[in-house]
Amino acid sequence: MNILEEIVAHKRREIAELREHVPAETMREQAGAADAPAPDWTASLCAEGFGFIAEIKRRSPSAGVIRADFDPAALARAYEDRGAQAVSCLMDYRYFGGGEDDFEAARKSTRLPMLYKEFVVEDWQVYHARMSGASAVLLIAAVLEPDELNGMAERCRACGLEPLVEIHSAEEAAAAVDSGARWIGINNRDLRTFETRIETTLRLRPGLPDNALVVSESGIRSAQDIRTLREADVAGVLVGEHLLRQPDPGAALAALREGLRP
Ligand SMILES: O=P(O)(O)OC[C@@H](O)[C@@H](O)c1c[nH]c2ccccc12
Repeated sequence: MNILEEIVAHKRREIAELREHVPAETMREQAGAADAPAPDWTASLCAEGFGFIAEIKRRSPSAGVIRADFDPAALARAYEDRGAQAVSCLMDYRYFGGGEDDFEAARKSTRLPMLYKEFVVEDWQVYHARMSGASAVLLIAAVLEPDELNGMAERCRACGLEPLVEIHSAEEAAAAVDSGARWIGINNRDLRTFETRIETTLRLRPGLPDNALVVSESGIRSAQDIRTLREADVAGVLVGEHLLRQPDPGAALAALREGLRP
């Protein structure tokens, strides 16, 4: 079993247990009754022509503990102050040290739209994302069969959430396009082996529709990477580890943004 399969197996058990306490139907009703819509994901990310999604991630299976001194509220604030257009927060505790407490702390301290960064396998999680105040939900193509992916993307849109469909191969790219998602994330990290190469974005971008809003995800660490990716016609980037490893993650974000200067 590779790490992705292991995480997904764990996630199925975890959600089955949560569902025992609060059924998906109840979650759906509560999500439907959730008040004010969340901040507009697309408007924020497209406002300046290139969007930075800055991530809140305590640890990961590939890197171990990334940041010991970890304050999700302070991180979200620093990201907003230093020019991010959205914030991503890990929801998985077992493998990433994240969860709803982190999401809520971040949610309360920023006005930026937030990405519910999770291994989504059930509708329950989509409703939970809506109730948590997320604007967008990650859907990983490698985790969902094509018809599951289509249904999940539809459920997201029905509750006012933007699906961001993550791909890592040409085959998954086709499934992402078929799902009707306008936001497509190209993960530079192979979740099966952890190998991370920005060339993955350069290779897969041309196979996606011109009007797709593409995010390059993972392994981005320099202003030069930003220059390279912008020239490859992506709408934005998702950056975690590089920011979180610096003493001052906000300053590290500002330094990456230098890559947008002519
Ligand atoms: O920390 P990095 O290398 O900058 O990567 C961020 C983000 O792309 C990564 O956390 C990620 C991308 N897709 C995922 C799916 C699940 C968990 C995590 C991820």
